[in-house]
Amino acid sequence: MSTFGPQIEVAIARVRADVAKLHGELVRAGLVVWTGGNVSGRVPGAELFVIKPSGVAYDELAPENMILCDLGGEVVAGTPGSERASSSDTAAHAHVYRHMPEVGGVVHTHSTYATAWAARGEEIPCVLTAMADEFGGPIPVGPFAIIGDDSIGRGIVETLAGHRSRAVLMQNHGPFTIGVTPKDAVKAAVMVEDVARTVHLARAQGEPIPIPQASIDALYERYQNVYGQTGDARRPEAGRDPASTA
Ligand SMILES: O=C(CO)[C@@H](O)[C@@H](O)COP(=O)(O)O
Repeated sequence: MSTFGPQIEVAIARVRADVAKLHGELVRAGLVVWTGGNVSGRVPGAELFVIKPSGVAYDELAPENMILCDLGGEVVAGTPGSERASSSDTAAHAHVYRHMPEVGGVVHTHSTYATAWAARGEEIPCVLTAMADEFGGPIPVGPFAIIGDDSIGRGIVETLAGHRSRAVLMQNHGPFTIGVTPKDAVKAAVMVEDVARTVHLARAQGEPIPIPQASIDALYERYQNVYGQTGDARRPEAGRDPASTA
């Protein structure tokens, strides 16, 4: 029997499939070891999101064992996958969805270089055009926060609200990224690791050259509005189907 209306059930099924598949991208991009990372996706048109079960191997993840949660972070009882414990970061993801309505996907990893910056509690300075494009400036550091409740979520929201960056380095923990879709948040997770690595290597050889703010602004503006194709999810004129998670 359907718990929700038919349209919402279709949306849930899409998000389950997307979120299960996107964990494979974390592995493919070398962002995770063992089970150390998670992806979630908001269900368009509902106060719900989908996240993975805690500590389950990535190659066992499938749409039917993804876990449906409400925006309070509670597992929706009786839905597929609900017999297992959801990700340790469920409360953090839920907090982001509650407080950032524009966010459709959240990702967390312990990717090596980004986490090394987080361990030092140092923001990544904007010294690459790719950073200006994707993040519009430096990658900020969020507070140290205990895993399990909404402390991490509060740190993410406090740090990213009003910031161009879609990535935050939670101190002593690792990167959390947000996106308009789960795929967009995964892209940010891939990109933050890439720039963390490059800036680390640059600094090992000397002092990187800062990019003037006016150039950062111009690069960011172009990347948001001109780069890629008109239908891309992040392009303002994309006119995205609100039911789409792609
Ligand atoms: O950082 C932590 C826990 O230390 C988690 O984000 C990571 O291990 C992934 O946990 P889950 O398998 O999503 O519960």
